[in-house]
Amino acid sequence: MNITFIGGGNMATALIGGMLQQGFAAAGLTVVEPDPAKRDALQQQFGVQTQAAIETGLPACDVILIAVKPQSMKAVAQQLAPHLGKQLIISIAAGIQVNTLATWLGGYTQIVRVMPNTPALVRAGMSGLYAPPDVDTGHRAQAEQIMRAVGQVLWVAQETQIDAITAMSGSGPAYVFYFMEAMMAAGRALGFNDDDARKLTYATFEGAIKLALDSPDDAATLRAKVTSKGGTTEAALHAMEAAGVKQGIDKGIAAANHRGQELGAILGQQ
Ligand SMILES: NC(=O)C1=CN([C@@H]2O[C@H](COP(=O)(O)OP(=O)(O)OC[C@H]3O[C@@H](n4cnc5c(N)ncnc54)[C@H](OP(=O)(O)O)[C@@H]3O)[C@@H](O)[C@H]2O)C=CC1
Ligand SMILES: O=C(O)[C@@H]1CCC=N1
Repeated sequence: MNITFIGGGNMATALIGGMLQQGFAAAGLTVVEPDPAKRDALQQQFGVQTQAAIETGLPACDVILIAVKPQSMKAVAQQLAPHLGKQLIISIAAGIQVNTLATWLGGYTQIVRVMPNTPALVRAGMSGLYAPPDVDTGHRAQAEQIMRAVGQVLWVAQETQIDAITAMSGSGPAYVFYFMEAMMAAGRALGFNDDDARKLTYATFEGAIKLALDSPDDAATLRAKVTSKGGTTEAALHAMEAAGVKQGIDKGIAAANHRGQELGAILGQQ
């Protein structure tokens, strides 16, 4: 499968890194990226081909994966439209609806909307996929094959669920890193140096997720097993509840979902 990436930023880098580890050939991957420093880095790190712009033409490819910011999608789609034949278009842009993109692409319909996340780089990604009914079976299978190469997939029947997936697993790694940063800062405040605060935090996350994946218990039960009556964990969780941590997470995920819908509505009117 020959794949052309439009945009060689954070998410394209994560996808390419994961795909190469899974056996995709670098020779089959091209990245269109205007920034020469990013082009050099992609060539050196991954051995993929790069080019600066769409206007100079695209290599023959089966799939075009658009990985630019939502705000750049209209301009990119309009540049792409004259180059389309039978390729599968994969869009990973937050918020941008398939119908909007199809219009910008001059009525092209073979579009699968995907919401991946950066752990794709280590093939531990989570991707939501949505395709309207008129997308070919072969194109659906191609999209799934690419995303499965870098992690788990979840097809959804309603496009609005992609905004919800964006708010959960798309943005989700940032929430986890935010918690980790806070935990390491708290560790430093308790007197640990950077290395030890990092070790204690990373090992705790790794251990907790391994335990959760291997255990028949749900998260609430696993939490209860740590929480001795009248003990330290209970004191911590009471303090976190009082500080509104859970409400903050709830509000944060709702805000991400809302922002995805808002981006789609605002940019779709342009
Ligand atoms: N980062 C993440 O965790 C995730 C991101 N996404 C989605 O992926 C998309 C990309 O995000 P991300 O990788 O973080 O963003 P980045 O800004 O890191 O990457 C986008 C890249 O596209 C380049 N670009 C801009 N215009 C063009 C053009 N006309 N042709 C080719 N390349 C162009 C940008 O160059 P320059 O900077 O010079 O403008 C930039 O290098 C977004 O739509 C986002 O919603 C989805 C899931 C997760
Ligand atoms: O923050 C964003 O908008 C993108 C989409 C999901 C993760 N990053």
